[in-house]
Amino acid sequence: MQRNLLNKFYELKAQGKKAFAVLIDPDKVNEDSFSHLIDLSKQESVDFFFVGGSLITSHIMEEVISQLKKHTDIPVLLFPGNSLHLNNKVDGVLFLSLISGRNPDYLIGQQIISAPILKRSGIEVLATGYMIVDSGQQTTVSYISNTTPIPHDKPSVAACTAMAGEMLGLKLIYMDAGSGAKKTISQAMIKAVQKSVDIPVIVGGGINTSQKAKEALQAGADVIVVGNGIEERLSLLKEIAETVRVYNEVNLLA
Ligand SMILES: CC(C)=CCC/C(C)=C/CC/C(C)=C/CC/C(C)=C/COP(=O)(O)OP(=O)(O)O
Ligand SMILES: O=P(O)(O)OC[C@@H](O)CO
Ligand SMILES: [Mg+2]
Repeated sequence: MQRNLLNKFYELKAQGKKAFAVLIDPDKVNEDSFSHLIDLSKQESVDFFFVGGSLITSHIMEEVISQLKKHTDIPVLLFPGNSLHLNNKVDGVLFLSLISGRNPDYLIGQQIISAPILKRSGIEVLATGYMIVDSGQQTTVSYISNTTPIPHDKPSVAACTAMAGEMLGLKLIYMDAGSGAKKTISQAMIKAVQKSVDIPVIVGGGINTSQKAKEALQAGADVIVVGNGIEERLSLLKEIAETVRVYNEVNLLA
């Protein structure tokens, strides 16, 4: 079983380095500025591309992945909404189990359907405990998955959920307020999760300013994910990359 990408997450964490993942939703790709996004991501040394969506309606997913692979060495991880989104051109798959919910299809059903396909493909599989956190409004992911998110003000529920995921052998925790969330995950909740598990913690949903990125990093996120904000304003990519870089420089000196 391959562990190249998982090792990258673990090595960064061991070195105390925070990472930045750019989420690319194939349905929202602006074809005119996509090559600029690729150039900027290279220039700013983005750590990962996550590609996916709760629903994918466009036909360009394959092309998006090919372009990312052709023009960069940045690892491309599939962030699948369901088993139909599997693609064998990616470097790895976030093999999500939706542990904040109680919908068996997203806890284990989609994974059973995908397992033989992934086994044949040889693509790296990263077992990920996926936790959706309430952001005040229903998000696409909570609607589509038909699950109740963890209440925003219940850090201990999030911490226990993450602990259970780690004890079950999951290798990453992904806390998500949902794409475009108006309210990001609270620092108290990120802290509680980070303190409760040793595995890397990915945080996303609604991070659309440098300040929000910094708050997530300070609270203990190992990787921050930004999608919507960059779709709306490409220059945010540079700003977030700079925030992560500065955070790492200051932290490594301390
Ligand atoms: C193991 C495999 C193959 C699939 C796992 C399937 C599971 C458990 C999915 C979890 C639930 C889910 C629907 C996740 C999708 C998360 C995602 C890629 C979100 C990106 O944002 P969108 O929800 O598309 O937001 P927009 O409304 O902004 O497009
Ligand atoms: O699009 P945004 O709000 O940045 O969220 C990123 C990702 O965590 C969504 O699943
Ligand atoms: Mg989407």
